[in-house]
Amino acid sequence: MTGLLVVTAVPAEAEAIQAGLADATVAVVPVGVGPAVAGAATARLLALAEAAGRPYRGVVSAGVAGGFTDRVPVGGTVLGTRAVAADLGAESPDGFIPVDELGMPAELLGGGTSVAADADLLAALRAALPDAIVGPVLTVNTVTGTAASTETLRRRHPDAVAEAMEGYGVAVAASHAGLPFAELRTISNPIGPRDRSAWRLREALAALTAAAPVLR
Ligand SMILES: O=C(O)c1cccc(C(=O)CC[C@H]2O[C@@H](n3cnc4c(=O)[nH]cnc43)[C@H](O)[C@@H]2O)c1
Repeated sequence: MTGLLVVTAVPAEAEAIQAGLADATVAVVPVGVGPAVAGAATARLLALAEAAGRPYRGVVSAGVAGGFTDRVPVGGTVLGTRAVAADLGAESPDGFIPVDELGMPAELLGGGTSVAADADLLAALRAALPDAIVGPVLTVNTVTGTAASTETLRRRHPDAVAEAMEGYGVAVAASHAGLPFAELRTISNPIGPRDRSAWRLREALAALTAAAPVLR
C-alpha cells in the first residue's frame, strides 16, 4: 500500500503543496483543469498504481478555489464535505434541472450529482485543520463571473462554501477505484463578477503550503 494521491489542476498548486509536505509517501500530481481531464487522469494514475501492486490509500483533490466570501475569506482554507457537479444537468425556462432529476436510469449516473467526502479522511483533515471552513464544494466547468450567476448558484446551493473545477471528476475516479476521497482548497478569489485583479494567488498558494502537512 502506498500513500495518498493528491491531485491538483496546475503545477504551481502541486509545487505549493510539495513545499509543505511532511510525508514522503504522499504523491502530488498536477492533472489538468476541469472535471473531465482531472477525472480521466486521476483514474489512470489509480489504475496504474493498482496494476503495479502499489495502490494508493486515498485521493485528495487540492488547489485554489473561488470562495463564497460570506462563508470563507480570500486566503482561507476549505475542506469539502462533498463535491457537487453544479452545472451537470439541463437548463429549462423554469431553471436548472440537475442530471439526476432528468429521468435517466440511476445506473448511468454513477454517484449522482455529488460525491461525499470519506468520513474518516475528512475527520482526520478537520482535526488537523481546525480553522478550515467545512462544507460542500461546487465543481463547475465555467468559472462563475457575474453577480446573477453567483446569486443563482447561492440559491441552488445555499450551504456551498467554494467552487473549483476538478473535485467531482476526481471524486468519481476515486469512487470507481473504491478509494476514500476528500477535497482541500484555499481561496484565491471571491466568487462573483470577474475581476482578475482581485485574485490573490500568492496568498492562496502560501495557504496550500501551510495546510500541506495534514496530507499524510
Ligand atoms: O497563474 C498562476 O500562477 C496560477 C497559479 C496557481 C493556480 C492557477 C490557476 O489558474 C488555478 C486554476 C484552478 O483554480 C480553481 N479556481 C480558482 N478560482 C476559481 C473560481 O472562482 N471558480 C472556479 N474554479 C476556480 C479551479 O479548480 C481551476 O482549475 C494559476
